[in-house]
Amino acid sequence: MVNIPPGITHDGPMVEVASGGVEHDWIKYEKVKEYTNAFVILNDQKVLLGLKKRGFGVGLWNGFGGKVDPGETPAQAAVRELEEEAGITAPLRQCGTLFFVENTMDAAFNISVFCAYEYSGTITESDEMRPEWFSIPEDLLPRTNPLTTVDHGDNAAALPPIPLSKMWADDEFWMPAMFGRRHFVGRADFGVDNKMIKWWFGAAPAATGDSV
Ligand SMILES: Nc1[nH]c(=O)nc2c1ncn2[C@H]1C[C@H](O)[C@@H](COP(=O)(O)OP(=O)(O)OP(=O)(O)O)O1
Repeated sequence: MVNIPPGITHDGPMVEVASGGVEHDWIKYEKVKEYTNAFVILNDQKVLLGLKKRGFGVGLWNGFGGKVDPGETPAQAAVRELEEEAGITAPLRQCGTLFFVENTMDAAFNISVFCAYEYSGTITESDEMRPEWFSIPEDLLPRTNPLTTVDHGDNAAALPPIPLSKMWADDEFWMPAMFGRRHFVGRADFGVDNKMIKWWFGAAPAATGDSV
């Protein structure tokens, strides 16, 4: 039986993929705010990230997203934010859910994470984000995944690898599940200086033949 933290709901079987900071209690929160985060992944080899130019998480690379507006579904917000921040549209599907609690904020973030494997339009820098492609390093992508495809003429290996040291600390724990196309959920609690103090991440069990 997996010990899933408060704030997380999921359907279907789930296995733990990472956990830590066990000496802390989960931080209490009063409200939950809805956010989105969207990733475009091509050929299972490269991912579009944006450098946050202002506001929350400034200076960090991340997917594209923001607050879900009143009257919007998370899926609608995800499409709108990807268009506003990167200038493109994509057939986004929800691939995971993340829950973040900061000890200085009364509201927790519930982030619906979306993925697409194609896009249309021209990638364009916005006031909020500078988009750039990064290669997905071997250790973040289970190469035995039967879904992994061969890259035809689009040389992802020449791109810089995902800049994990300039991303949120939680990303390295759930990204392998995302790149392995396994539905994932997780929670991370943050203390001072955006330091992660307790975390738990789970994913749908790997398909037979996967390396993780
Ligand atoms: N610990 C964390 N790890 C992570 O990978 N993404 C996180 C994160 N904490 C927040 N995010 C993401 C969710 C969302 O995509 C983004 C925060 O959204 P924004 O700062 O763009 O929201 P805003 O309040 O500015 O909303 P908008 O004005 O609607 O864009 O950061």
